[in-house]
Amino acid sequence: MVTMAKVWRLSDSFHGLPRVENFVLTEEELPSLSSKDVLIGAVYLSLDPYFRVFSSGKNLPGEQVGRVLDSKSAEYPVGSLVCVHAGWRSHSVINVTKPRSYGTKVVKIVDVSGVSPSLWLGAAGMPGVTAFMAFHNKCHPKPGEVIVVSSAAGAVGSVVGQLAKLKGLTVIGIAGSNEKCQYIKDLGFDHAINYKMDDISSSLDTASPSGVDIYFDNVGGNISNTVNSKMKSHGRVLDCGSISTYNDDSASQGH
Ligand SMILES: NC(=O)C1=CN([C@@H]2O[C@H](COP(=O)(O)OP(=O)(O)OC[C@H]3O[C@@H](n4cnc5c(N)ncnc54)[C@H](OP(=O)(O)O)[C@@H]3O)[C@@H](O)[C@H]2O)C=CC1
Ligand SMILES: CCCCCC(=O)/C=C/[C@H]1[C@H](O)CC(=O)[C@@H]1CCCCCCC(=O)O
Repeated sequence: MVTMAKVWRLSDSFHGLPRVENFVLTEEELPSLSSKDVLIGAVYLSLDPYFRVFSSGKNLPGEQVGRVLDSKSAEYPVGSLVCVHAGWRSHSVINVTKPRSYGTKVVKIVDVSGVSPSLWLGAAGMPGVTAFMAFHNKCHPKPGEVIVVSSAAGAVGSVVGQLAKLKGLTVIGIAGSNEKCQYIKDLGFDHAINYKMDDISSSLDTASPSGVDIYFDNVGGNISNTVNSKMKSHGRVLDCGSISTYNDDSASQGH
């Protein structure tokens, strides 16, 4: 039986902010399975900040959580849940032995009752691992220190703030709406600054008059210029990303 995949592609006029007309839904006939191939049906697609810069040609990149629908690999029987860099597509035929983008492979994930498998694209997946490794291995956090996290309600920032609370730090989050500020307060952040409404500099001075020990920077740009000016000596700035710049045409290689 022939399987048709729905595949989202980019049109070739992509400048500045993404627009709906930049995305085109196409169909593709998939090959039949060879040895070590699996047919994966997408369950959840990820949408990540790096897409705007890393989209290669007309294909959308990205991880998906999928279900094995047909299999020529004993390791990945029908019904297995997997996480894989397959891009934005409904179905994929993938050889489980071959490395994919950045050397990644198909990863079998655990189907935990009561937990959405979408977590493997968030807190339990790449963004959560980024938060954990960068915070613990690169920021040298100590209990009692003050950390500022930008894009604090996002996949990475929300985990960083919670890890910092567990480690005994005072956590200041910066986010773009009152709803997001309430969300991070509900997660346990000590202070929340709405960068679209509040004066960041004076809000930081109020939350931490003696300055900032660690800045976990997800955004770059003006927000980071302000936070950087508040760093204590021997403070640490972790440059995780700079999402405020990704839609600049000069930064983007997307099409
Ligand atoms: N180094 C690494 O290995 C990794 C780096 N990253 C980087 O971490 C950062 C966060 O990623 P992730 O948590 O997955 O992102 P999410 O998609 O979960 O969150 C992104 C948020 O960034 C905020 N944002 C967007 N534009 C701006 C802007 N101009 N100024 C300030 N904030 C903005 C928005 O929240 P709001 O409404 O609050 O503005 C948006 O919802 C990105 O820079 C990403 O590239 C991510 C994974 C791995
Ligand atoms: C635009 C620069 C972004 C830099 C920060 C960032 O978001 C990095 C994310 C990577 C993380 O370290 C591990 C990943 O999986 C992210 C990038 C993967 C890019 C390649 C994907 C290409 C594909 O799927 O074809």
